[in-house]
Amino acid sequence: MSTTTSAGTPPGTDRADAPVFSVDGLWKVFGPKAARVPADPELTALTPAELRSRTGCTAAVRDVSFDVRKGEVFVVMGLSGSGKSTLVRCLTRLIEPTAGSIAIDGEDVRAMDKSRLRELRRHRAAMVFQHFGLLPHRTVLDNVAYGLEVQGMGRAERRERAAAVVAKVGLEGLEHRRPGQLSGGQRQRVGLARALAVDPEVLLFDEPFSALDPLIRRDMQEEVVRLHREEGRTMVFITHDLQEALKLGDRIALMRDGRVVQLGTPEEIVGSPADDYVREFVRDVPREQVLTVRTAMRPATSSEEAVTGPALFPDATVSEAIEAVARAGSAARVMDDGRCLGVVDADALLGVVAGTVAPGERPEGAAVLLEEAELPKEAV
Ligand SMILES: Nc1ncnc2c1ncn2[C@@H]1O[C@H](COP(=O)(O)OP(=O)(O)OP(=O)(O)O)[C@@H](O)[C@H]1O
Repeated sequence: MSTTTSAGTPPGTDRADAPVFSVDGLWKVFGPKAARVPADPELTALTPAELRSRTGCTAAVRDVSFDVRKGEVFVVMGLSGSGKSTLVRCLTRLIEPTAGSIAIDGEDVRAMDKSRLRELRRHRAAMVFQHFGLLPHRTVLDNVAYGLEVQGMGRAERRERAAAVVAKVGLEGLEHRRPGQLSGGQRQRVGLARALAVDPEVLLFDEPFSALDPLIRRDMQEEVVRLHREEGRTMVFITHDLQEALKLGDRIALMRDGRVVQLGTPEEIVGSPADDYVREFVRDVPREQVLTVRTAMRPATSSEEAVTGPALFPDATVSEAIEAVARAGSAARVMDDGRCLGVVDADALLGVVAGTVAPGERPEGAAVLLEEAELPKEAV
């Protein structure tokens, strides 16, 4: 769900690319004398069950490192108990980490005092919870304005700001209802509006939609996609639902037993699973809906191929390409800014669907074709 361009300078080369959150070697261990666990290689080598029986400790987060980039939707995904909530709660120290470092915009979160932490949670990284945490006796408008009230904003100004956010999340007309008079989906929108009202740099979502029925859940996912497209706000989103992760995430951290087993784009996770666990996890995902034509393209083999056939963007899915190739009855060109990056044909597309071509791997024969052919400049 990218609203940022993937092209351009590599991460870290200018301020705009500086990470919002930077996490390095993070551990959270629950249990007696937890701090000795990350420091002891003998203990860190144990399986979760062995660690529990030897020490009575649970390592909910084990040596996790990642950056959350400005403007991205960073999804933390994994089965129940894999450590998602603990990890995300550590970001704002709702749970105290046991070891490792966390920075927000370069500032050390573990060194923050109480008032700095309060400011972090209220202004910079607001959380949207699964159980909305709404105040039952307050109206929608006053629930949304609550965070602003806590910040000390005057009544007229906060009500005006709250009304604008209520409209933004599609609750116009319901401002004066109380939470008990709303559906689950509407209540979740109030929770979202309340987090948005304080205009945080990052929104943290803790499985916000898992209690909603499937249709309302889809609506809310669309709402997040829309909000992100409009505002480009950085989001960290926890889910145990793979479809939700693939739909929302620019990048996904897949967790198992407290570790991040793979961190990558949906395309990388589905197209190049890091191990058997991830492969099994993504086995039933329709590859053609996630993988893009970059995976399937080969260099054009003639000047004619580079200038004829339907044109596709590099981010077009394999599924869209199949449709274009079937309609045209010929290979399609992958075009970027007027330049032909390559060509996709029916064989290569089928190879991707069948899983015989992995992302980044050229379809068989393409290298030979590249050397043998006389290529027009714009085709390579
Ligand atoms: N306060 C606690 N004390 C002891 N163990 C805990 C505590 N909180 C979490 N755990 C354990 O840490 C591990 C990770 O839990 P966590 O809630 O982070 O997982 P999760 O992936 O968010 O799961 P779910 O999707 O079910 O919420 C689990 O084994 C859990 O039992």
